[in-house]
This record gives sequence, C-alpha cells and structure tokens, in this order.
Amino acid sequence: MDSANDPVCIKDLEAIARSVMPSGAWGYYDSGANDEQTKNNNMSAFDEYRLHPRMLRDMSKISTETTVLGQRVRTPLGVAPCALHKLAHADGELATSRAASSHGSIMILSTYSTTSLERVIAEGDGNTQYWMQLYVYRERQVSESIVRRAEKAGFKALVLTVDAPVLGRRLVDVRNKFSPPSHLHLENFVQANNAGVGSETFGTQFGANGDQSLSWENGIAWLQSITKLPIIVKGILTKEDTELAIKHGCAGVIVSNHGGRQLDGALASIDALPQVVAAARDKIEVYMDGGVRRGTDIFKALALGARAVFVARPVLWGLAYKGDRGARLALELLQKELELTMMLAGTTSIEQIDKSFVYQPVNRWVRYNKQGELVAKL
Ligand SMILES: Cc1cc2nc3c(=O)[nH]c(=O)nc-3n(C[C@H](O)[C@H](O)[C@H](O)COP(=O)(O)O)c2cc1C
Ligand SMILES: CCCCC(=O)C(=O)O
Repeated sequence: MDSANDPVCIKDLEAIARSVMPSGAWGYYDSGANDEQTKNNNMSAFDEYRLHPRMLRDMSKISTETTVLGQRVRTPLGVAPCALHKLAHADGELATSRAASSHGSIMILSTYSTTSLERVIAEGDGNTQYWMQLYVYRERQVSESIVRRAEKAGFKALVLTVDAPVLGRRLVDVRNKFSPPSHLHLENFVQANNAGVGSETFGTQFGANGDQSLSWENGIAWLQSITKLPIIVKGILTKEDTELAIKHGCAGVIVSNHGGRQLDGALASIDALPQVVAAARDKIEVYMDGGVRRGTDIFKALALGARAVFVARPVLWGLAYKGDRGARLALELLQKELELTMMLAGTTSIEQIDKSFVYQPVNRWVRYNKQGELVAKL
C-alpha cells in the first residue's frame, strides 16, 4: 500500500479524519462536555511542562520496553477504551486489535464495543495485553457475565470506569441529535435484547441501566467477590481517591477525565498526575490518558510517574483514515516520537525517565480541604 502520503504526525491525522468522517460520527468522537475547557486543557497543559535534556550519554541503543502489572510490554503506550469503533471503519475493534497487537502493548476494550470481546481478543497475536473496561449495571448479573466472559477469553485486568455515573453533556451531540447508525450493535450484549445501538437507546441505555449508586464500598468489594483479575480504576484525579483505591485493594488507577467528556472544568490529566503518583507511593501502578498527541507528551507523563500512557482519539482517527493500517500508523507515529524524544533528552530506557527531566509549573492553583488546610498545589 502506498504510504508516501501518510500523515506525518497525529495533528495531520486528525485533520484527515475530520475531513473523511460523517459530521455526526466526527462530533461524537471529538466532543467534550459543555465548553470543552477540560478537553482542550488536556492538550494545552502539556505545553506548560518543559523538558530538561541531558547530553553525551551514548544514545546508540535505546529501548522502550517496560512492565505493566508485572508483564513485559514493548512500550508503555496503549489504547484507551472507546465505544463504537465501527463508526470510524467497518472493521471496527478487530482492526484496532490487529493494530494494537502489532504495536505490542495494551488494548483496553470498551464495554460499548461494536464487536464482541471474544472476537476482539482472538484477533491478537499474544504480543499484547487486553484489559476489559466495565461499566457496572444495576442488574449486576449483566456486568458479572461480562466479567466471566472476559476472564474466559484471556483478558488480564478489569478497568472500572468511575467518572461516569451519568454521561457528560456533549453539546455537539445534542445539537446534531446524534445517534449511531442502527446497523451497529453493542455486541457484548447480544443476549440482552440488543436490537442495535441506534435511536434513543444509546445515551438513554447508559442512564437507564448504569448503577448510579455505585460506591467504593458496594462496587469494588463486589467486583473482588466475583473475580481474581486485577482491578484498575479509571477516572481518578485526586490524591484522596488514590488513597481509597489503595485501601480498597485496587491494582492501579488511570488518571483521566474521560477526554474532557464528563465534568467540564475538571483539571487536565497531566496536572493531576503528580499528586496521584505521590499518593500511590509505589503501592499501586498509576497510568494516565487525556490529550496525548506527541511523543514529548508521553515522555512528560512517564517522567511525572505514569507507568503507562493511553490514547483514545488518535487511534480512532487512524481507524477512520485507513482501518487497521491507520490505527497502527497512529500508534507508530507516537512510538517513533517517543523514541526520538528519549534520544534527544538523553535517556536510553523507560526506567531512566524520571522527574529530573521536566520543569513543572507550580503554584498556579491551590486546593484546601474542608478544614481549610492546604492539601495540594499545582
Ligand atoms: C469516542 C470516545 C468514546 C469513549 N468511550 C469510552 C468508554 O466506552 N469507556 C471509557 O472508560 N472511556 C471512554 N472514553 C474515554 C477514553 O477512554 C479516554 O479516557 C479519553 O478519551 C482519553 O483522551 P484522548 O481522547 O485525548 O486520548 C471515550 C472517549 C472517546 C473520545
Ligand atoms: C454511552 C456510551 C458511553 C461511552 C463513553 O464513555 C463516551 O462516549 O465517552
């Protein structure tokens, strides 16, 4: 296939995806909640951090290998869970799975995938870890059956998304009256009266079936009672919740604001990362997603203590561009930029990337607890 005219960076890929996707589908992928402050800030916040490169350190051989949950991965760059990959390309999650497996890291599959979890993992070649993202339903047996199937199919962890007791209000979707085409199916729910994603079922299905009473006590303990898989909590932005994740026996947290699609005005993921890493005290692994568009962004997140970094929209843009080849391109563009950054900054391994390589902005914002004591500075 001719690759001479492929986009050369994620921003170029985004522009192509915008031009080839139908406006409703583009709007659903792109949108953040309300004024999109948090969506935009996820990206702009990275620019506030400056790199502090070191020279003359023998860059002839570098490696991005690392371990996640004790397992070796080629690189700490993975795919974040996103609903509805078939909106981007007919091959949907199967294409993403092929791309992720040749990339050799982690793919987190959304509960709201348009391909069944068994088929998605079967498309991998053993190079990649698959983690299953969960939303918990009031009818707990629906969630339990997904957990059982994920265990059986070989998923290595469960990712419980906790920042969406209700969906954020994405004005673009409201204005577009967006609903996914009716030929798409939420294939993880085939048994459960899944007539298609279309019409009002999508957003309202979420609200009607999700368990809004979910809490640390009734949610994590329940999951632990039905599975031995490690539980990773996705959507953490504070040290308080990190401490609770440790207390409740979680294996890790993903620092995330859901790509700015939930609480608009919430802080950028990269700004939240340092306090979460400090609170984690190496007891649990800390990952992040949100606004990663450059290898330098990945480097900054790793330097601030993320064990792995995930991307969502860039992969969807790749899919929209050229199916599995496009999704692979998105991951490889970022991977190559990470390698370049490592060499120019003077690091040959992921282990070497620590906070001495970044200048962090400080004292812009402060946060107090109820007693008026200073608990965090950003
Ligand atoms: C179109 C779309 C669908 C998403 N669907 C899910 C989902 O089903 N479950 C989930 O936990 N997060 C979902 N997310 C959030 C992503 O996992 C991730 O937190 C966020 O988008 C990362 O930011 P980025 O898009 O800037 O890389 C979705 C994000 C997008 C853009
Ligand atoms: C109704 C599906 C929710 C998917 C999601 O998490 C998102 O669109 O951000």
